[in-house]
Amino acid sequence: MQPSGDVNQRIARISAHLNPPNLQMEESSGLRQANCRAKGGSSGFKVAILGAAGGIGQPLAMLMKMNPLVSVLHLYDVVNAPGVTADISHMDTGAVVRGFLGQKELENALIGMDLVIIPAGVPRKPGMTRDDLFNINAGIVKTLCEGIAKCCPKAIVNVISNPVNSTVPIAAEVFRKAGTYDPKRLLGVTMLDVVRANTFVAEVLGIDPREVDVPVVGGHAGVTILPLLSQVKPPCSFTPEETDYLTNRIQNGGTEVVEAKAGAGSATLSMAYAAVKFADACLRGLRGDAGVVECAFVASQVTELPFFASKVRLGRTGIEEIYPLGPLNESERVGLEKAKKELAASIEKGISFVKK
Ligand SMILES: NC(=O)c1ccc[n+]([C@@H]2O[C@H](COP(=O)([O-])OP(=O)(O)OC[C@H]3O[C@@H](n4cnc5c(N)ncnc54)[C@H](O)[C@@H]3O)[C@@H](O)[C@H]2O)c1
Ligand SMILES: O=C(O)C[C@H](O)C(=O)O
Repeated sequence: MQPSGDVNQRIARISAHLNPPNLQMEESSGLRQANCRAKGGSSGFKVAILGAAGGIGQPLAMLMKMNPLVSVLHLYDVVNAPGVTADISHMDTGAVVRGFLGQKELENALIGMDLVIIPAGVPRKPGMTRDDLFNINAGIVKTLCEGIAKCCPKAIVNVISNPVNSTVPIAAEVFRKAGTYDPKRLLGVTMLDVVRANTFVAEVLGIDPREVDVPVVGGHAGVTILPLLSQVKPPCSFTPEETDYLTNRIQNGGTEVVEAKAGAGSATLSMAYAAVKFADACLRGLRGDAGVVECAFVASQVTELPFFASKVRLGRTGIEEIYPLGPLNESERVGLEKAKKELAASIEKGISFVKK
């Protein structure tokens, strides 16, 4: 049966108001606003994902849409943001989802955000180092951070784009230039190293990975990834062979995935999981939860380097405390010296990219 004239008009009116990529309905339409679902509009947090249509961005967007702490989720990308937004917006969870496509919509994507997560940029292919991504990703991160400085300078920023050891210093320098830099609010995401370390250590110990906590310090590339196996919880000890195997596997976890994907990119699903675990910790900190502690690559005085990954306590203002490394054994002390040497160069490269 054909719809009656009235029904046709209603359908036409509804279609006119469903206007991807920004899937909001206008108040004047007489339709109930899509935003009404965001009961948390005042109580939840507003989160933007920049690079939301990518291999990490899509599962990350899905998982953030499932997070009850999120009331508004902005999905920004230079391609395919409308499609991902339409898809994710059908999930019957609380957060309102809005899509933003291309540079001209970056500012709208960022205004009012509490947390901005950045997985934008190219991933590795076999044979590449993370530093080989610098030439493309440095410029992407710089532009996105200029937008953050302008539109949501108080937001917590989680940088995922590689090379993290350089992109975090780039972000810091952009914010410093703009006069908005707050080191407590800028965090490089190294959570995947911790997630991997917990998994691999649990395999060796034959226990549930959820019971394991491995501090991973330093940075996020090769030898700069320094698992502190002497500080694993629950307390345990490893043979020298186990220590070598675990350190190697944790430091090369990213390469293991890049090689297995054989040219189709790097870790995306485990990274989205790790990014959500980390973003959730940031949001719980913002909410005022006590005792939220995770590892991250941050501005730091733990070593003589200006940035270093270590355990940080998250709170209402971002990073509220940075923990010292604690006692290291001999092989960790050697590892630390190697890590610092490479880190120093990567940090300097990021800073001078913005300064030049
Ligand atoms: N920190 C970590 O532990 C970790 C782990 C895995 C991957 N990564 C890094 O994350 C980045 C993304 O990886 P991926 O697998 O999702 O890559 P991908 O190519 O699948 O997705 C990247 C997305 O970024 C978008 N993009 C490119 N330029 C942009 C811009 N100027 N503004 C907004 N979006 C833009 C692309 O359109 C694409 O959708 C890579 O640099 C990768 O090395 C980091
Ligand atoms: O290895 C990569 O290039 C991606 C990421 O940094 C990872 O650790 O998986």
